[in-house]
Order: sequence, then C-alpha cells, then structure tokens
Amino acid sequence: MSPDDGSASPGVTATGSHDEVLRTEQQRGAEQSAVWPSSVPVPAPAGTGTAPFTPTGLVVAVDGPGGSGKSTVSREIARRLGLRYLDTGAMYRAITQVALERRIDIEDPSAVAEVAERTVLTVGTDPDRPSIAVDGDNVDEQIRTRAVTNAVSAVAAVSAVRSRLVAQQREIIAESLAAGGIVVEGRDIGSVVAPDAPVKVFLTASTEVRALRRSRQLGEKGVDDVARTLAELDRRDALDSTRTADPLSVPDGAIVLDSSALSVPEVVDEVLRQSQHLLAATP
Ligand SMILES: Nc1ncnc2c1ncn2[C@@H]1O[C@H](COP(=O)(O)OP(=O)(O)O)[C@@H](O)[C@H]1O
Ligand SMILES: Nc1ccn([C@@H]2O[C@H](COP(=O)(O)OP(=O)(O)O)[C@@H](O)[C@H]2O)c(=O)n1
Repeated sequence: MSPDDGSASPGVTATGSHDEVLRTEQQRGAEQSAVWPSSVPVPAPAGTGTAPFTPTGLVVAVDGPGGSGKSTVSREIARRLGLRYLDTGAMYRAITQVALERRIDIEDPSAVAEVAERTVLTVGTDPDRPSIAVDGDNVDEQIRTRAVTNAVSAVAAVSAVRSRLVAQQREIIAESLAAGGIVVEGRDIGSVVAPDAPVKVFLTASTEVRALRRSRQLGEKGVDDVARTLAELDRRDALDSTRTADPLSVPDGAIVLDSSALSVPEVVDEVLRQSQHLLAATP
C-alpha cells in the first residue's frame, strides 16, 4: 500500500493526510496519554466483543551519523513496505533555523528552549515528498544550509528541546500506526524515541566515505571542500556522541550495517534480509 493512496488495511483507518500538525502546549498536554507505545491495548471497537484491541503497525527505527545513508535508505524502505517516513533531524534543523534567523544565542539553552516552545512544526511524512514547515511556512531548503548544519548539534543538546521534539515524534508515530506504520530516522530513535520498535537499524560508514557523499550531495568539487566537510562532520559526530542528553549510540538489538562499500539498493536489501523474521512477526 502506498502511504499516500488513501486506502486502508483491513481493520485500520487511513488518516487521509500525511501532515501532522505539531500541536500547541495545551493540546499536547491533553494528548500525552495518546496511544503510545504501540503495544498499549485500547478498547475494542463496538460489536467486536470485549477482547482488547491492539493497534497494528510497524515502526522501523534507523539511527546513525551524518552521511551514513539514513535518509536515502529509510525513504526507500518506507516506499517498499508502504510505510510513512519521519526525518527527525529535519525537526532539530527547523528549530535551529528559527533560532539563527532570530539571532538567538544558540549556546544559551534557555533561549533555545524558548524557541522550541513557541515554534509550531508541521511535518509531512510521505517518503516521496517529506517536508517541514515552521509556523505554516515551508523551510525544506532553509534547514539544509551550512550555517544550520554547523549549529544544529548545540540546539539538539538542549534537553528541553529534545523532550519537546521527542513527544511530538511519538505522536506522529502513534498516528501513523493506523496507516500501517512508519520508518523513523535520527540519532536516538531506537534508544529513546521508539525503544520498542520491532526493527532497529544502525547505519554507519567511514568518515571519509560519509564526507565524500555529503560533499557530492552539496555539489562540492574541490579537495578543500571535501576536507572542510569532513572536519565539520567529525565535529558534529563528536558533539552528537558525547552530549549528556540522548547521545548517538547503537541501540540494543539493532542491525548494524557499515555501508562504506555498499550501494543504496545493497543496503536496503541487506536491511530487509536481516529483518525478514522481525517483519514477518509484526502484525
Ligand atoms: N550506500 C550508499 N552509497 C553511495 N551513496 C550513498 C549511499 N547511501 C547514501 N548515499 C548518498 O550519500 C548522501 C548522504 O546520504 P543521506 O541519506 O542524506 O545520509 P544521512 O541521512 O545519514 O545524513 C546522499 O547524496 C545519498 O544519495
Ligand atoms: N533524532 C535526532 C535527529 C537529529 N539530531 C540532531 O540533528 C542534527 C541533524 O540531523 P540530520 O539527520 O538532519 O543530519 P544529517 O545526518 O542528515 O546531516 C544531528 O547532527 C543531531 O545533532 C538529534 O540530535 N537527534
């Protein structure tokens, strides 16, 4: 099933839209007890007896450092399995972009936390057209600038920002289960956001390969550009792996895959091969 085709699996309801409006504080507070984790039983639908009904749906958690191929591989897995796709890095980038635009000191945790608190993110979870908007304005391009990339780790280290975004990510995941499930990528998905995900993947690749990929992606050509990109990637890896709040780590039970010498289809095939038994066991 395509995540966008409006059809529904038997016994579940399609939501019709991939846009998940991340709600105001009041609304979120009222929804903290939403269906999460996915194994929480909810009442049986009328006419089906008294047995508790457990919502079906698959969550695939993909973590790894920059340039390891998370986005590319996650989107392809989502397409192949008919799931939605959530880029959690885009959410941290969007908060960073707002902070930079408002000239907030990104080394001031309470100022950064306030930005996250006042910003409404709208996230599109179609793997063919992922998108993100800030207070209604699309920022897909603005969040990919070098300035945002180099500032995002400081913003993502603020625990108030993380708890806010993690809560929003869990809402999106919970809502996606009714439409079959979701592939979620980031740094703390298998360890913090969705530790009960049936399938967890940790993608990696050598720093050199990741820098080359990122450089090529940015359209850079010179040796100096690659060296600069490598240094920036190294710095971000170090910040993301050593911060106190939810650092990048290999989650328990993850399939660990080094993609340095593998093509994208090879990585996707290998992930699906190694998770076949887990996928088969998921309702
Ligand atoms: N296995 C691979 N082989 C070659 N290029 C890849 C591979 N995986 C990803 N890429 C390319 O590397 C770049 C970075 O990949 P991306 O999926 O954005 O990584 P991440 O989300 O982990 O930062 C993209 O241009 C992508 O097409
Ligand atoms: N779940 C996540 C996702 C991203 N992040 C932060 O957001 C930054 C950008 O994430 P990203 O996935 O867009 O980065 P790339 O690996 O694509 O360059 C990371 O460097 C982390 O600092 C995080 O802390 N937790």
